[in-house]
Amino acid sequence: MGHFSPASGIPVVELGEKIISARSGSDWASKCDEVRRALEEYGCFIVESDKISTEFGDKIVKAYQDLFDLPVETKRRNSYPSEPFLGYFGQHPKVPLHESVGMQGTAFEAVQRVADLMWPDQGNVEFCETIYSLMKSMEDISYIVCRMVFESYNVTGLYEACHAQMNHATRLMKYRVPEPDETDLGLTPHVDTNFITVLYQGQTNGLEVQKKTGEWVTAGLSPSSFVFMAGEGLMAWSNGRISASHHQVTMGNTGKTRYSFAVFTSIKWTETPEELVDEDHPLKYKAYDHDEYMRYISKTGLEKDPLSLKAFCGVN
Ligand SMILES: O=C(O)CCC(=O)C(=O)O
Ligand SMILES: [Fe+2]
Repeated sequence: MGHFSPASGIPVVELGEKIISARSGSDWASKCDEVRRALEEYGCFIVESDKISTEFGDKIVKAYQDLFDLPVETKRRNSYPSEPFLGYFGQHPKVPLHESVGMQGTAFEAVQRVADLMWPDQGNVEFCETIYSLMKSMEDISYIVCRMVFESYNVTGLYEACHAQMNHATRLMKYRVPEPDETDLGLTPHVDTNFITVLYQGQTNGLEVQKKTGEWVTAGLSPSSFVFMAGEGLMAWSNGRISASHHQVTMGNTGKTRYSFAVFTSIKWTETPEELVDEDHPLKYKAYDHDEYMRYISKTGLEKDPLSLKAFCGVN
């Protein structure tokens, strides 16, 4: 494995343009293995990116300020009645510091839709361009990472069919600084229900992941890095070789507002490849429909239990 984040011990995988565009050869194959091993051992890893310049980072902060400085009633216009996990979320007594705006898909229209709702008269071209550009970089790298996982498990032939049923939800999140007598918990511990999540956390740390030992560590990202986290979908698909990352957000005493952006990639029909099932690895999860699973867990509310998937489709 390459190097580790000094703050957390989480693996850092370099995925520069050169390696990404090669997509073959021994360097590529060993990168694919590095990604897979990081996911198997930690459920997550950090990618140093050359996509986020300081100037672009500043534009992202400006876009977030434009959005979150709007009155709550305006932000509430962003709603998806049939999708409880999208839309606007905020002022929840359990996570009072957290506020977020979710979107469906990664098309320019998804960002445009939010901008039209928030700024119906004058629009906000800068907001649209900045968020779309961030979203696209993260979507592209998600596809590459998923492909690498398939290659490393020697099931490359299954990737295209899987890619065809991938879709994405995205979320802009803001965490305010806690008052002196308030909790510093930004987001309660949970696992993501989708296949894989890529997260950008800008300039303020706060993401914590749980290691296999049970210890919680701060992801400790630099402002130009992303973190990939395995969701329950990848856990089921890999037949439990990879565990979904258990994570939370704490605001600590940085004294700074935190802005993060997540791309949640899901696969509609999740089925463990037969190549990953054998006598030593009996099937752990039956094939399932992601939307059905979402309906199932929406009953459990905010607290996403790491054992929900087992209850839903686990093989006893
Ligand atoms: O804001 C973050 O860093 C984490 C967000 C997260 O875990 C989620 O939305 O599922
Ligand atoms: Fe999460």
